[in-house]
Amino acid sequence: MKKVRIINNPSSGRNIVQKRLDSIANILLDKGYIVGKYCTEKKYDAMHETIRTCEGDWDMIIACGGDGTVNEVASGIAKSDRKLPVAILPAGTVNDFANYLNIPNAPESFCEMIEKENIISVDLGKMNDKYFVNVAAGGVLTSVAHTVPPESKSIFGRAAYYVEGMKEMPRQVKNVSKVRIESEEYTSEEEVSLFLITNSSSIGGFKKLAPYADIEDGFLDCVIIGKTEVQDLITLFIELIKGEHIDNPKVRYFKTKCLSISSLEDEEIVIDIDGEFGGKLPIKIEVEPRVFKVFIP
Ligand SMILES: Nc1ncnc2c1ncn2[C@@H]1O[C@H](COP(=O)(O)OP(=O)(O)OP(=O)(O)O)[C@@H](O)[C@H]1O
Repeated sequence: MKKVRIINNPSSGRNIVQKRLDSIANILLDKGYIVGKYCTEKKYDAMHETIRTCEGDWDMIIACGGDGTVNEVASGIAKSDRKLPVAILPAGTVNDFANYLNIPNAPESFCEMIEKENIISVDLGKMNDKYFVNVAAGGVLTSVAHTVPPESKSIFGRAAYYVEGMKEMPRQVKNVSKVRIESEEYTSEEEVSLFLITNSSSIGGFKKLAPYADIEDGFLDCVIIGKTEVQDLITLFIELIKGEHIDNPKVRYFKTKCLSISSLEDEEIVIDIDGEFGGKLPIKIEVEPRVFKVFIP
């Protein structure tokens, strides 16, 4: 009999997901699985519970939450010797990683996915001492994800990000940061509006932000957007939606296993990882190849 630990962030997403989670637990119990549920109360609970679960006699984890919760569970797995496979039940506002993996929402299909045991081993990014599943980013609008108040997220869902983005755009668009980027593939000192170091291609709801990203290739994809004038931003924005931005002369796109970024001015540059505050420059980013085992349909 397989033992499944559910690690649930009850604050993410809407109530419907909590009902879905109960249905999933009941279906699994009917199928003979042993199911235990843990609910987080605060930051890092999901990570610590994942570490405890890996040390115990559990066989797998269901992570229910948004990208922040998935990040914590993945971090717990990366820090553990016994790397349990994880089924992600998307419950957040954007759910970039679960969308990228095409995880089913319906309880029956979700349980079928678990039974089939189609498990892949995906890369994780590591920024200084923190892990990321999806993205580490700095520059224009990257703070939106962690500055939207939780109340507006639960009322407006994804629209809350757009509202916050539009509010911030006029103020932030003039912000450029002078940085040094260093890697085997690309090194420069330049003014940038935005930089994204990504694992999957889907970021902040943009499905093709890093069009060649592959979570199993042992590389991270870097999108660096140079200083951009206000009048060019709309064009760039449309290109970003279509995934056609990588040919824009302002955009640099490359793959790497390791890079560092530091600020060349006396300026604090905040980094967002997987939609949460992740620290400030300077940063060193590396890939940890194929350490995170996830169920896919
Ligand atoms: N019981 C809880 N109540 C309030 N906040 C919690 C609770 N448990 C965890 N958290 C916080 O929620 C954060 C993660 O939220 P998560 O990203 O999973 O959901 P979300 O913010 O609704 O989704 P998204 O990131 O897609 O918008 C954690 O980093 C932690 O700080």
